[in-house]
Amino acid sequence: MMLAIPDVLDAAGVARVRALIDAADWVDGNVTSGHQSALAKRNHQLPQGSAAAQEAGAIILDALGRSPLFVSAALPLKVFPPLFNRYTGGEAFDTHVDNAVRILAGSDFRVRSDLSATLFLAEPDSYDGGELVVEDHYGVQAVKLPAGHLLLYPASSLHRVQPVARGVRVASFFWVQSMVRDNDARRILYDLDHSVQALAGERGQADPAIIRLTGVYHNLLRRWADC
Ligand SMILES: O=C(O)CCC(=O)C(=O)O
Ligand SMILES: [Fe+2]
Repeated sequence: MMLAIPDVLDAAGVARVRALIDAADWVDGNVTSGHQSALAKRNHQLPQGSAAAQEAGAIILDALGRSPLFVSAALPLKVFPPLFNRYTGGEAFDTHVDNAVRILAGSDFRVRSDLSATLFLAEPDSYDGGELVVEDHYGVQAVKLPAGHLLLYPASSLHRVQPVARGVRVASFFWVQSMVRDNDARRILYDLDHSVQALAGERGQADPAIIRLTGVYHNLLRRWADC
């Protein structure tokens, strides 16, 4: 499932993150690449574990936890500490697939990448190009979102970032291991949750049918979740 989640960070949150990361030292993006994607990647990143990345990453993790849409769509079990990238002067990231398992250097923390995420941190009109192009079963989609918005997409999909011809594209990116590994099952739960919440808005949470449907949601989650 591919989903744009608006306003994960508000304008003040984007400004706080940008102030932290803009002042830090950036390095060649290939520090975190697998063998195949190293050939495809031309960008810059904050070093993983740098003070700026950790501080800005904590702001993002906190915001994700407060986003009902993110929680409902991703059903997160583990989130890889957010990384930060920047593309300018024609830099791009050609078609690649993300590594299935990400291991945090110097620790035993590992995340199976069920979902990939990009949190846009620059306004779309401040740069040309830089679309995130994702290929899934339903075709190819090119996405460029306002600062503070997040794109969640299956980590199994082929994707690329178009060359940035003007300005600077700044983003945070990370991977999510979901409690529900199967994309289709996760999609069913998301649709059900969404529909039940909409109905509950009309009928109230105490409506007997809403209570039973909420039970159905949790019983499916109990069936499918690995925690
Ligand atoms: O910059 C992005 O939006 C995506 C980055 C990416 O695909 C990656 O680092 O694997
Ligand atoms: Fe990627």
